[in-house]
Amino acid sequence: MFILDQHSSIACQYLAEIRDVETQKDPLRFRQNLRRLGQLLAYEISKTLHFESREIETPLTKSSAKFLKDDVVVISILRAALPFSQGFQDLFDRAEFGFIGAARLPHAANEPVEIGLNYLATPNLNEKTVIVVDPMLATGKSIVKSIESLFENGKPKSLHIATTIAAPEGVSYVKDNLNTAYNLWSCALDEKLNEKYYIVPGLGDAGDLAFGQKL
Ligand SMILES: O=P(O)(O)OC[C@H]1O[C@H](OP(=O)(O)OP(=O)(O)O)[C@H](O)[C@@H]1O
Ligand SMILES: O=c1cc[nH]c(=O)[nH]1
Ligand SMILES: [Mg+2]
Repeated sequence: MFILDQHSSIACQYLAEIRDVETQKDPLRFRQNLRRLGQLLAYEISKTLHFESREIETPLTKSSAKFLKDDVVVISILRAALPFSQGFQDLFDRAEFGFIGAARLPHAANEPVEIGLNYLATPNLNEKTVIVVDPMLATGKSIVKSIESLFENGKPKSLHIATTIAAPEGVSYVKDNLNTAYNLWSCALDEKLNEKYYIVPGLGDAGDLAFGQKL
């Protein structure tokens, strides 16, 4: 598992701002910080991808230059993923994109979380480099159920899971329940889940903070 916030960098400040209740009052900054964290994580993931050399012509001479060889598909888990995945769209500007609607169904504290899937739009995933993006990895159930549903649409060459904040419980759940090889990337690894399965210290509800409370 790769964690972005292990060394001091500007990522620390973006993370601090999305967590802080005062800064959270500015939803534009909240979305912008998620987008910037998405850009930084996309850059880290790009270092593991494959590149090929091609000849280009500068105004001065012919030269050899490297281009991304892998066919990247970025999958966003609606709705909270949208600002974070914008950062992936910024960097992987020639990628294909897919979307899954997944939401935790209403549940009482300490009762198990169930996930409802209600929308799926994806390109063919066969032999693609698939990056599944969701800012919060809490119980891990949304990501596992989404990926199981996605993989009915093809067998990717490789799978990356990218989150902003992960809980140890979610990391373990993915490890125990996802029946395929993957790389997990997160901006931060937090302490635990609370009785409502929110990440602590976390940031609260990412979807509500970005877009307003759901009915
Ligand atoms: O790891 P889990 O326990 O499954 O929780 C994480 C999920 O919860 C949030 O979505 P939410 O259900 O709040 O929907 P939203 O994006 O519409 O806010 C978040 O964006 C993840 O998809
Ligand atoms: O802490 C959490 C857990 C799930 N979804 C969120 O938005 N935040
Ligand atoms: Mg939400």
